[in-house]
Amino acid sequence: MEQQDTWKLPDAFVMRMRQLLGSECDAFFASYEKERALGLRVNTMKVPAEVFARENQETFSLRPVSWCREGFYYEQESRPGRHPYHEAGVYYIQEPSAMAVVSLLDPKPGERVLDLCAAPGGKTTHIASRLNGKGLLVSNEIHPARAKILSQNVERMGIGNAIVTNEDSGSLADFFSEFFDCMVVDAPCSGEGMFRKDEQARNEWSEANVKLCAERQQEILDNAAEMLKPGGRMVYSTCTFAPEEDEDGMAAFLERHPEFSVVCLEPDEVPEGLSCGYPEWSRNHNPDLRNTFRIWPHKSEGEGHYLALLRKNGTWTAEDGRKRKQPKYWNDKAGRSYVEEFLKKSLTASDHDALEEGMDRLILFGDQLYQLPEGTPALDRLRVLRPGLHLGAFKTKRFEPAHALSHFLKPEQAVSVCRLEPEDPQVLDYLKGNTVKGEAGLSGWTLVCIGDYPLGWGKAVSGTVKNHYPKGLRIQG
Ligand SMILES: C[S@@+](CC[C@H](N)C(=O)[O-])C[C@H]1O[C@@H](n2cnc3c(N)ncnc32)[C@H](O)[C@@H]1O
Repeated sequence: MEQQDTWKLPDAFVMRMRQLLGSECDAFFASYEKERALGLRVNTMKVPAEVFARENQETFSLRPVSWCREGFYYEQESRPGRHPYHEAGVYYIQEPSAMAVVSLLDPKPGERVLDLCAAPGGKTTHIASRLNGKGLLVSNEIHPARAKILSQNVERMGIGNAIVTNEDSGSLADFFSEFFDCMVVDAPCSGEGMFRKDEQARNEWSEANVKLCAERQQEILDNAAEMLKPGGRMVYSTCTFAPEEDEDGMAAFLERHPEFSVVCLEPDEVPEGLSCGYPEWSRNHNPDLRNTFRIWPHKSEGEGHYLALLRKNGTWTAEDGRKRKQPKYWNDKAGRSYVEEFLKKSLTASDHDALEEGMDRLILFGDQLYQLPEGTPALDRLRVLRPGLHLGAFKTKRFEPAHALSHFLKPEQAVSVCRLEPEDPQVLDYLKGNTVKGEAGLSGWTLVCIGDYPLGWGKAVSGTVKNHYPKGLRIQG
Protein backbone atom coordinates (compact mmCIF):
# COMPACT_ATOMS: atom_id res chain seq x y z
CA MET A 1 0.00 0.00 0.00
CA GLU A 2 1.27 3.46 -0.93
CA GLN A 3 0.48 6.33 1.37
CA GLN A 4 0.21 9.64 -0.42
CA ASP A 5 0.54 11.49 2.89
CA THR A 6 3.80 12.06 4.74
CA TRP A 7 3.08 9.36 7.32
CA LYS A 8 3.40 5.62 7.09
CA LEU A 9 1.82 2.73 9.00
CA PRO A 10 4.27 0.67 11.12
CA ASP A 11 5.52 -2.29 9.01
CA ALA A 12 4.81 -4.91 11.67
CA PHE A 13 1.25 -3.58 12.02
CA VAL A 14 0.71 -3.90 8.26
CA MET A 15 1.93 -7.52 8.40
CA ARG A 16 -0.34 -8.35 11.31
CA MET A 17 -3.40 -6.88 9.61
CA ARG A 18 -2.62 -8.74 6.37
CA GLN A 19 -2.53 -11.97 8.33
CA LEU A 20 -5.76 -11.21 10.15
CA LEU A 21 -7.80 -9.89 7.26
CA GLY A 22 -6.51 -11.88 4.27
CA SER A 23 -8.18 -10.70 1.06
CA GLU A 24 -10.11 -8.00 2.94
CA CYS A 25 -6.93 -6.14 3.80
CA ASP A 26 -6.86 -4.10 0.54
CA ALA A 27 -10.19 -2.48 1.40
CA PHE A 28 -8.97 -1.98 4.98
CA PHE A 29 -5.73 -0.24 3.94
CA ALA A 30 -7.55 1.83 1.31
CA SER A 31 -9.59 3.41 4.12
CA TYR A 32 -6.38 5.16 5.28
CA GLU A 33 -6.45 7.20 2.07
CA LYS A 34 -9.81 8.72 2.97
CA GLU A 35 -10.57 11.63 5.29
CA ARG A 36 -11.79 10.47 8.67
CA ALA A 37 -15.37 11.18 9.73
CA LEU A 38 -15.97 13.87 12.35
CA GLY A 39 -18.68 13.73 14.98
CA LEU A 40 -20.47 15.66 17.68
CA ARG A 41 -22.86 14.33 20.29
CA VAL A 42 -25.70 16.51 21.53
CA ASN A 43 -26.00 17.12 25.27
CA THR A 44 -29.60 16.06 25.69
CA MET A 45 -29.72 17.58 29.18
CA LYS A 46 -29.68 20.92 27.32
CA VAL A 47 -31.72 20.17 24.19
CA PRO A 48 -33.32 17.11 22.54
CA ALA A 49 -31.07 15.78 19.76
CA GLU A 50 -33.73 16.14 17.06
CA VAL A 51 -34.43 19.76 18.01
CA PHE A 52 -30.73 20.61 17.90
CA ALA A 53 -30.36 18.87 14.54
CA ARG A 54 -33.36 20.68 13.07
CA GLU A 55 -32.22 24.09 14.27
CA ASN A 56 -28.55 23.68 13.35
CA GLN A 57 -28.65 21.57 10.23
CA GLU A 58 -27.40 24.39 8.04
CA THR A 59 -24.70 25.60 10.41
CA PHE A 60 -23.00 22.21 10.82
CA SER A 61 -24.32 20.08 7.87
CA LEU A 62 -25.38 17.33 10.28
CA ARG A 63 -25.99 13.67 9.38
CA PRO A 64 -27.05 11.06 11.99
CA VAL A 65 -24.63 8.43 13.32
CA SER A 66 -26.48 5.09 13.01
CA TRP A 67 -25.29 3.64 16.34
CA CYS A 68 -25.95 6.68 18.54
CA ARG A 69 -29.25 8.52 18.77
CA GLU A 70 -27.56 11.74 20.00
CA GLY A 71 -24.67 11.55 17.52
CA PHE A 72 -24.13 13.41 14.24
CA TYR A 73 -21.43 13.69 11.60
CA TYR A 74 -20.47 17.26 10.78
CA GLU A 75 -18.49 18.86 7.98
CA GLN A 76 -14.97 19.96 8.90
CA GLU A 77 -15.39 23.55 7.69
CA SER A 78 -18.34 24.10 10.05
CA ARG A 79 -15.90 23.95 13.02
CA PRO A 80 -18.30 23.25 15.92
CA GLY A 81 -15.36 23.33 18.35
CA ARG A 82 -15.08 27.07 17.74
CA HIS A 83 -18.78 27.85 18.09
CA PRO A 84 -19.86 29.36 21.44
CA TYR A 85 -22.33 26.46 21.77
CA HIS A 86 -19.26 24.34 22.51
CA GLU A 87 -18.39 26.58 25.49
CA ALA A 88 -22.02 26.34 26.61
CA GLY A 89 -21.80 22.52 26.66
CA VAL A 90 -24.51 22.05 24.03
CA TYR A 91 -22.51 19.23 22.45
CA TYR A 92 -19.33 17.21 22.86
CA ILE A 93 -17.00 16.68 19.91
CA GLN A 94 -16.47 12.93 19.78
CA GLU A 95 -15.05 10.43 17.33
CA PRO A 96 -18.21 8.77 15.92
CA SER A 97 -17.21 5.14 16.70
CA ALA A 98 -16.61 6.07 20.35
CA MET A 99 -20.30 6.99 20.62
CA ALA A 100 -21.25 3.31 20.28
CA VAL A 101 -19.92 2.45 23.75
CA VAL A 102 -22.56 4.18 25.87
CA SER A 103 -25.29 3.35 23.34
CA LEU A 104 -24.45 -0.30 23.98
CA LEU A 105 -24.36 0.08 27.76
CA ASP A 106 -27.68 1.98 27.71
CA PRO A 107 -27.52 3.43 31.25
CA LYS A 108 -30.88 4.40 32.72
CA PRO A 109 -31.80 7.37 34.94
CA GLY A 110 -31.36 6.42 38.59
CA GLU A 111 -28.56 3.90 38.05
CA ARG A 112 -25.15 3.99 39.72
CA VAL A 113 -22.62 4.07 36.89
CA LEU A 114 -18.82 3.87 36.80
CA ASP A 115 -16.61 5.18 34.01
CA LEU A 116 -13.32 3.65 35.09
CA CYS A 117 -10.87 5.08 32.52
CA ALA A 118 -12.67 8.30 31.84
CA ALA A 119 -10.47 11.16 30.60
CA PRO A 120 -11.05 13.34 28.66
CA GLY A 121 -14.71 12.53 29.21
CA GLY A 122 -16.36 11.32 25.98
CA LYS A 123 -18.12 8.38 27.60
CA THR A 124 -18.69 10.21 30.91
CA THR A 125 -20.55 13.09 29.26
CA HIS A 126 -22.58 10.61 27.21
CA ILE A 127 -23.51 8.59 30.33
CA ALA A 128 -24.51 11.78 32.16
CA SER A 129 -26.71 12.80 29.30
CA ARG A 130 -28.50 9.41 29.47
CA LEU A 131 -28.88 9.63 33.27
CA ASN A 132 -30.40 13.09 32.82
CA GLY A 133 -29.50 14.18 36.34
CA LYS A 134 -30.84 11.07 38.10
CA GLY A 135 -28.52 8.51 39.63
CA LEU A 136 -24.83 8.65 40.38
CA LEU A 137 -21.87 8.68 38.03
CA VAL A 138 -18.32 8.06 39.23
CA SER A 139 -15.78 9.13 36.60
CA ASN A 140 -12.27 8.02 37.31
CA GLU A 141 -8.93 8.77 35.66
CA ILE A 142 -5.51 7.65 36.86
CA HIS A 143 -3.42 10.52 35.39
CA PRO A 144 -3.78 13.76 37.41
CA ALA A 145 -3.51 16.17 34.45
CA ARG A 146 -6.02 14.19 32.41
CA ALA A 147 -8.34 13.93 35.42
CA LYS A 148 -8.37 17.74 35.52
CA ILE A 149 -9.46 17.94 31.88
CA LEU A 150 -12.15 15.35 32.62
CA SER A 151 -13.39 17.47 35.49
CA GLN A 152 -13.51 20.59 33.26
CA ASN A 153 -15.59 18.73 30.69
CA VAL A 154 -18.00 17.57 33.41
CA GLU A 155 -18.39 21.24 34.36
CA ARG A 156 -18.80 22.48 30.78
CA MET A 157 -21.57 19.97 30.09
CA GLY A 158 -23.50 21.06 33.21
CA ILE A 159 -23.36 17.67 34.94
CA GLY A 160 -24.46 17.78 38.58
CA ASN A 161 -24.46 14.11 39.57
CA ALA A 162 -20.87 13.10 38.77
CA ILE A 163 -17.98 12.52 41.14
CA VAL A 164 -14.58 12.83 39.48
CA THR A 165 -11.83 10.77 41.08
CA ASN A 166 -8.11 10.37 40.38
CA GLU A 167 -7.33 6.80 41.45
CA ASP A 168 -5.86 3.61 40.08
CA SER A 169 -8.43 0.91 39.46
CA GLY A 170 -7.18 -1.19 42.42
CA SER A 171 -7.78 1.49 45.06
CA LEU A 172 -11.17 2.24 43.60
CA ALA A 173 -12.09 -1.47 43.75
CA ASP A 174 -11.20 -1.60 47.47
CA PHE A 175 -13.61 1.25 48.01
CA PHE A 176 -16.56 0.48 45.72
CA SER A 177 -16.91 -3.30 45.99
CA GLU A 178 -20.21 -4.43 44.31
CA PHE A 179 -21.45 -0.86 44.16
CA PHE A 180 -22.35 -0.16 40.51
CA ASP A 181 -25.31 -1.16 38.34
CA CYS A 182 -23.30 -0.73 35.17
CA MET A 183 -19.92 0.49 33.99
CA VAL A 184 -17.71 1.39 31.06
CA VAL A 185 -14.15 0.10 30.91
CA ASP A 186 -12.76 2.09 27.99
CA ALA A 187 -9.32 0.67 28.46
CA PRO A 188 -5.96 2.29 27.68
CA CYS A 189 -4.89 0.45 24.52
CA SER A 190 -2.38 0.44 21.68
CA GLY A 191 -4.66 2.78 19.70
CA GLU A 192 -4.35 1.12 16.28
CA GLY A 193 -7.84 2.37 15.42
CA MET A 194 -6.65 5.96 15.86
CA PHE A 195 -3.70 5.81 13.43
CA ARG A 196 -5.57 7.96 10.92
CA LYS A 197 -6.03 10.78 13.43
CA ASP A 198 -3.28 10.37 15.99
CA GLU A 199 0.41 10.59 15.09
CA GLN A 200 1.49 9.72 18.63
CA ALA A 201 -0.45 6.42 18.45
CA ARG A 202 1.42 5.56 15.22
CA ASN A 203 4.81 6.50 16.63
CA GLU A 204 4.37 4.69 19.93
CA TRP A 205 3.03 1.46 18.44
CA SER A 206 5.04 -1.75 18.81
CA GLU A 207 4.21 -5.40 19.32
CA ALA A 208 5.76 -5.15 22.78
CA ASN A 209 3.36 -2.30 23.60
CA VAL A 210 0.38 -4.36 22.42
CA LYS A 211 1.44 -7.06 24.90
CA LEU A 212 1.91 -4.53 27.68
CA CYS A 213 -1.50 -3.00 27.05
CA ALA A 214 -3.13 -6.44 27.04
CA GLU A 215 -1.64 -7.25 30.46
CA ARG A 216 -2.68 -3.92 31.94
CA GLN A 217 -6.22 -4.34 30.58
CA GLN A 218 -6.58 -7.67 32.43
CA GLU A 219 -5.61 -6.03 35.71
CA ILE A 220 -8.05 -3.16 35.13
CA LEU A 221 -10.81 -5.63 34.18
CA ASP A 222 -10.27 -7.69 37.36
CA ASN A 223 -10.71 -4.55 39.44
CA ALA A 224 -13.73 -3.46 37.42
CA ALA A 225 -15.36 -6.87 37.94
CA GLU A 226 -15.10 -6.44 41.71
CA MET A 227 -17.04 -3.16 41.57
CA LEU A 228 -20.04 -4.45 39.59
CA LYS A 229 -23.14 -5.68 41.41
CA PRO A 230 -24.37 -9.18 40.54
CA GLY A 231 -26.71 -8.76 37.57
CA GLY A 232 -24.83 -5.61 36.49
CA ARG A 233 -23.63 -4.72 32.96
CA MET A 234 -20.19 -3.78 31.74
CA VAL A 235 -19.07 -2.52 28.36
CA TYR A 236 -15.40 -3.16 27.65
CA SER A 237 -14.03 -1.17 24.73
CA THR A 238 -10.79 -0.38 22.97
CA CYS A 239 -9.82 1.64 19.91
CA THR A 240 -7.44 -1.01 18.60
CA PHE A 241 -7.62 -3.94 16.21
CA ALA A 242 -5.17 -6.15 18.12
CA PRO A 243 -6.95 -9.41 19.11
CA GLU A 244 -4.73 -9.65 22.22
CA GLU A 245 -6.55 -6.56 23.52
CA ASP A 246 -9.95 -7.42 22.05
CA GLU A 247 -11.43 -10.93 21.54
CA ASP A 248 -8.48 -12.68 23.16
CA GLY A 249 -8.51 -10.21 26.05
CA MET A 250 -12.17 -10.98 26.60
CA ALA A 251 -11.52 -14.74 26.34
CA ALA A 252 -8.84 -14.50 29.04
CA PHE A 253 -11.12 -12.44 31.29
CA LEU A 254 -14.08 -14.81 30.84
CA GLU A 255 -11.87 -17.81 31.67
CA ARG A 256 -10.88 -16.20 34.96
CA HIS A 257 -14.38 -14.88 35.66
CA PRO A 258 -17.01 -17.54 35.03
CA GLU A 259 -19.48 -15.23 36.82
CA PHE A 260 -19.47 -13.07 33.65
CA SER A 261 -21.03 -13.81 30.26
CA VAL A 262 -21.29 -12.03 26.92
CA VAL A 263 -24.74 -10.52 26.33
CA CYS A 264 -26.27 -11.75 23.09
CA LEU A 265 -28.46 -9.05 21.54
CA GLU A 266 -31.33 -9.85 19.20
CA PRO A 267 -30.39 -9.08 15.58
CA ASP A 268 -32.78 -6.09 15.51
CA GLU A 269 -31.12 -4.70 18.65
CA VAL A 270 -27.67 -4.53 17.04
CA PRO A 271 -27.12 -1.01 15.75
CA GLU A 272 -26.43 -0.65 12.03
CA GLY A 273 -22.72 -0.28 11.29
CA LEU A 274 -21.44 -2.65 13.99
CA SER A 275 -19.81 -5.88 12.79
CA CYS A 276 -19.48 -9.05 14.86
CA GLY A 277 -16.39 -10.18 16.78
CA TYR A 278 -14.04 -13.00 15.74
CA PRO A 279 -14.00 -16.01 18.13
CA GLU A 280 -11.21 -17.53 16.01
CA TRP A 281 -8.91 -14.67 17.02
CA SER A 282 -9.12 -15.74 20.68
CA ARG A 283 -7.16 -18.36 22.66
CA ASN A 284 -10.12 -20.75 23.10
CA HIS A 285 -12.33 -19.84 20.11
CA ASN A 286 -15.13 -19.04 22.58
CA PRO A 287 -18.17 -18.84 20.25
CA ASP A 288 -19.86 -16.21 22.46
CA LEU A 289 -17.27 -13.71 21.26
CA ARG A 290 -19.17 -13.52 17.97
CA ASN A 291 -21.63 -11.42 20.01
CA THR A 292 -18.98 -8.80 20.70
CA PHE A 293 -18.56 -5.97 18.20
CA ARG A 294 -16.11 -4.33 15.88
CA ILE A 295 -16.33 -1.10 13.94
CA TRP A 296 -14.13 -1.23 10.84
CA PRO A 297 -13.06 1.94 9.01
CA HIS A 298 -13.55 0.24 5.61
CA LYS A 299 -17.10 -0.86 6.46
CA SER A 300 -18.51 2.00 8.53
CA GLU A 301 -18.05 5.74 8.89
CA GLY A 302 -15.82 5.79 11.95
CA GLU A 303 -12.40 4.76 13.25
CA GLY A 304 -11.56 1.25 14.44
CA HIS A 305 -13.22 0.13 17.67
CA TYR A 306 -13.92 -3.01 19.66
CA LEU A 307 -16.83 -3.36 22.12
CA ALA A 308 -18.15 -6.14 24.34
CA LEU A 309 -21.27 -6.03 26.48
CA LEU A 310 -20.94 -8.37 29.47
CA ARG A 311 -23.26 -9.26 32.32
CA LYS A 312 -22.29 -10.38 35.81
CA ASN A 313 -24.47 -13.35 36.70
CA GLY A 314 -26.79 -13.34 39.69
CA THR A 315 -29.28 -10.86 41.02
CA TRP A 316 -28.62 -8.13 43.46
CA THR A 317 -30.89 -7.57 46.39
CA ALA A 318 -30.68 -4.67 48.79
CA GLU A 319 -29.51 -7.08 51.54
CA ASP A 320 -26.37 -7.83 49.55
CA GLY A 321 -25.38 -4.17 49.74
CA ARG A 322 -22.44 -3.55 52.01
CA LYS A 323 -22.97 -1.13 54.84
CA ARG A 324 -21.17 1.95 53.64
CA LYS A 325 -20.08 4.87 55.71
CA GLN A 326 -22.24 7.93 55.20
CA PRO A 327 -20.69 11.30 54.36
CA LYS A 328 -20.41 13.95 57.03
CA TYR A 329 -22.62 16.66 55.62
CA TRP A 330 -21.92 20.35 56.11
CA ASN A 331 -24.51 22.26 58.06
CA ASP A 332 -23.08 25.47 59.36
CA LYS A 333 -25.93 27.78 60.31
CA ALA A 334 -24.26 31.09 59.47
CA GLY A 335 -22.79 29.77 56.20
CA ARG A 336 -26.13 28.33 55.24
CA SER A 337 -27.83 31.67 55.61
CA TYR A 338 -25.48 33.16 52.96
CA VAL A 339 -26.32 30.32 50.56
CA GLU A 340 -30.03 30.73 51.20
CA GLU A 341 -29.77 34.45 50.62
CA PHE A 342 -28.16 33.79 47.22
CA LEU A 343 -30.82 31.22 46.32
CA LYS A 344 -33.63 33.54 47.34
CA LYS A 345 -32.32 36.57 45.51
CA SER A 346 -30.92 34.95 42.37
CA LEU A 347 -32.88 31.80 41.58
CA THR A 348 -36.59 31.46 40.99
CA ALA A 349 -38.33 29.83 43.93
CA SER A 350 -40.43 27.21 42.16
CA ASP A 351 -37.92 25.86 39.72
CA HIS A 352 -34.72 25.01 41.50
CA ASP A 353 -36.17 21.73 42.77
CA ALA A 354 -33.18 19.52 41.97
CA LEU A 355 -31.01 21.96 43.86
CA GLU A 356 -33.43 22.26 46.73
CA GLU A 357 -33.79 18.48 47.06
CA GLY A 358 -30.04 18.22 47.47
CA MET A 359 -29.68 20.91 50.10
CA ASP A 360 -29.33 18.24 52.80
CA ARG A 361 -26.36 16.69 50.96
CA LEU A 362 -23.87 19.56 51.14
CA ILE A 363 -20.18 19.17 51.80
CA LEU A 364 -17.44 21.73 52.19
CA PHE A 365 -13.99 21.38 50.56
CA GLY A 366 -11.95 24.25 52.02
CA ASP A 367 -14.20 27.23 51.30
CA GLN A 368 -15.88 25.51 48.32
CA LEU A 369 -19.40 24.16 48.66
CA TYR A 370 -20.58 21.07 46.75
CA GLN A 371 -23.81 19.14 46.56
CA LEU A 372 -23.15 15.40 46.68
CA PRO A 373 -25.21 13.26 44.30
CA GLU A 374 -27.84 11.09 45.98
CA GLY A 375 -26.48 7.73 47.15
CA THR A 376 -22.87 8.92 47.50
CA PRO A 377 -21.07 7.21 50.40
CA ALA A 378 -18.34 8.93 52.44
CA LEU A 379 -15.39 9.54 50.08
CA ASP A 380 -12.82 9.78 52.89
CA ARG A 381 -9.85 7.92 51.44
CA LEU A 382 -10.25 8.82 47.77
CA ARG A 383 -8.53 11.48 45.69
CA VAL A 384 -11.57 13.46 44.59
CA LEU A 385 -11.41 16.35 42.13
CA ARG A 386 -15.12 17.08 41.94
CA PRO A 387 -17.53 15.69 44.55
CA GLY A 388 -20.75 16.43 42.64
CA LEU A 389 -22.25 19.79 41.81
CA HIS A 390 -20.02 22.74 42.63
CA LEU A 391 -22.38 25.33 44.11
CA GLY A 392 -19.97 28.10 44.96
CA ALA A 393 -17.47 29.58 47.38
CA PHE A 394 -17.64 31.49 50.63
CA LYS A 395 -16.08 34.92 50.50
CA THR A 396 -16.09 37.31 53.45
CA LYS A 397 -19.70 37.29 54.64
CA ARG A 398 -21.14 36.29 51.27
CA PHE A 399 -21.56 33.38 48.92
CA GLU A 400 -20.38 33.49 45.32
CA PRO A 401 -21.91 31.02 42.81
CA ALA A 402 -19.60 28.64 40.93
CA HIS A 403 -19.19 28.53 37.15
CA ALA A 404 -20.36 24.89 37.30
CA LEU A 405 -23.68 26.02 38.77
CA SER A 406 -24.27 28.39 35.83
CA HIS A 407 -23.91 25.50 33.36
CA PHE A 408 -26.12 23.24 35.48
CA LEU A 409 -29.02 25.73 35.58
CA LYS A 410 -31.61 26.44 32.93
CA PRO A 411 -32.27 30.10 32.04
CA GLU A 412 -35.76 29.96 33.52
CA GLN A 413 -34.23 29.10 36.91
CA ALA A 414 -32.43 32.44 37.21
CA VAL A 415 -34.07 35.69 38.29
CA SER A 416 -31.77 37.82 36.14
CA VAL A 417 -30.91 36.54 32.64
CA CYS A 418 -28.92 38.29 29.94
CA ARG A 419 -29.93 36.38 26.81
CA LEU A 420 -27.69 36.99 23.81
CA GLU A 421 -28.52 35.75 20.32
CA PRO A 422 -25.83 33.47 18.76
CA GLU A 423 -24.87 36.11 16.18
CA ASP A 424 -24.59 38.94 18.76
CA PRO A 425 -20.93 40.12 18.91
CA GLN A 426 -21.38 40.44 22.69
CA VAL A 427 -21.20 36.62 22.94
CA LEU A 428 -17.53 36.78 21.99
CA ASP A 429 -17.04 39.84 24.20
CA TYR A 430 -18.39 37.86 27.15
CA LEU A 431 -16.15 34.85 26.41
CA LYS A 432 -13.16 37.21 26.26
CA GLY A 433 -13.97 38.50 29.73
CA ASN A 434 -15.52 41.85 28.83
CA THR A 435 -18.54 43.59 30.31
CA VAL A 436 -21.77 43.13 28.31
CA LYS A 437 -24.94 45.21 28.08
CA GLY A 438 -28.34 43.65 28.74
CA GLU A 439 -31.84 44.93 29.43
CA ALA A 440 -32.05 47.87 31.83
CA GLY A 441 -33.83 45.78 34.50
CA LEU A 442 -31.01 43.27 35.04
CA SER A 443 -29.45 43.34 38.48
CA GLY A 444 -27.41 41.14 40.80
CA TRP A 445 -26.13 37.68 39.86
CA THR A 446 -27.10 37.28 36.20
CA LEU A 447 -27.01 34.19 34.03
CA VAL A 448 -25.42 35.14 30.70
CA CYS A 449 -26.85 32.87 27.99
CA ILE A 450 -26.44 32.25 24.31
CA GLY A 451 -30.06 31.66 23.33
CA ASP A 452 -31.30 29.10 25.88
CA TYR A 453 -27.85 27.92 26.94
CA PRO A 454 -25.98 29.44 29.90
CA LEU A 455 -22.38 30.49 29.31
CA GLY A 456 -21.60 31.74 32.80
CA TRP A 457 -22.26 34.34 35.46
CA GLY A 458 -22.15 38.09 35.43
CA LYS A 459 -23.09 40.66 38.02
CA ALA A 460 -25.45 43.34 36.77
CA VAL A 461 -26.20 46.89 37.80
CA SER A 462 -28.98 48.56 35.76
CA GLY A 463 -28.38 46.29 32.76
CA THR A 464 -24.56 46.51 32.69
CA VAL A 465 -23.24 43.01 33.33
CA LYS A 466 -19.79 42.75 34.88
CA ASN A 467 -18.02 39.64 33.65
CA HIS A 468 -17.54 36.59 35.93
CA TYR A 469 -16.52 34.11 33.21
CA PRO A 470 -13.55 32.20 34.73
CA LYS A 471 -10.20 33.74 33.78
CA GLY A 472 -8.72 30.37 32.80
CA LEU A 473 -11.45 29.77 30.22
CA ARG A 474 -11.42 33.19 28.57
CA ILE A 475 -10.69 33.45 24.85
CA GLN A 476 -7.48 35.38 24.27
CA GLY A 477 -7.13 38.21 21.77
C1 LIG B 1 -9.04 5.23 25.93
S1 LIG B 1 -8.66 6.40 27.11
C2 LIG B 1 -10.22 6.85 27.76
C3 LIG B 1 -11.05 7.74 26.90
C4 LIG B 1 -12.32 8.17 27.61
N1 LIG B 1 -13.09 7.04 28.08
C5 LIG B 1 -13.18 9.04 26.74
O1 LIG B 1 -14.15 8.56 26.19
O2 LIG B 1 -12.92 10.26 26.65
C6 LIG B 1 -8.02 5.46 28.42
C7 LIG B 1 -7.73 6.26 29.67
O3 LIG B 1 -7.37 5.34 30.69
C8 LIG B 1 -6.39 5.95 31.52
N2 LIG B 1 -5.71 4.88 32.29
C9 LIG B 1 -4.55 4.28 32.04
N3 LIG B 1 -4.29 3.35 32.98
C10 LIG B 1 -5.33 3.36 33.84
C11 LIG B 1 -5.65 2.67 35.03
N4 LIG B 1 -4.82 1.73 35.50
N5 LIG B 1 -6.80 2.96 35.66
C12 LIG B 1 -7.63 3.91 35.18
N6 LIG B 1 -7.37 4.62 34.05
C13 LIG B 1 -6.24 4.34 33.39
C14 LIG B 1 -5.53 6.70 30.53
O4 LIG B 1 -4.83 7.75 31.16
C15 LIG B 1 -6.58 7.22 29.54
O5 LIG B 1 -7.00 8.52 29.91
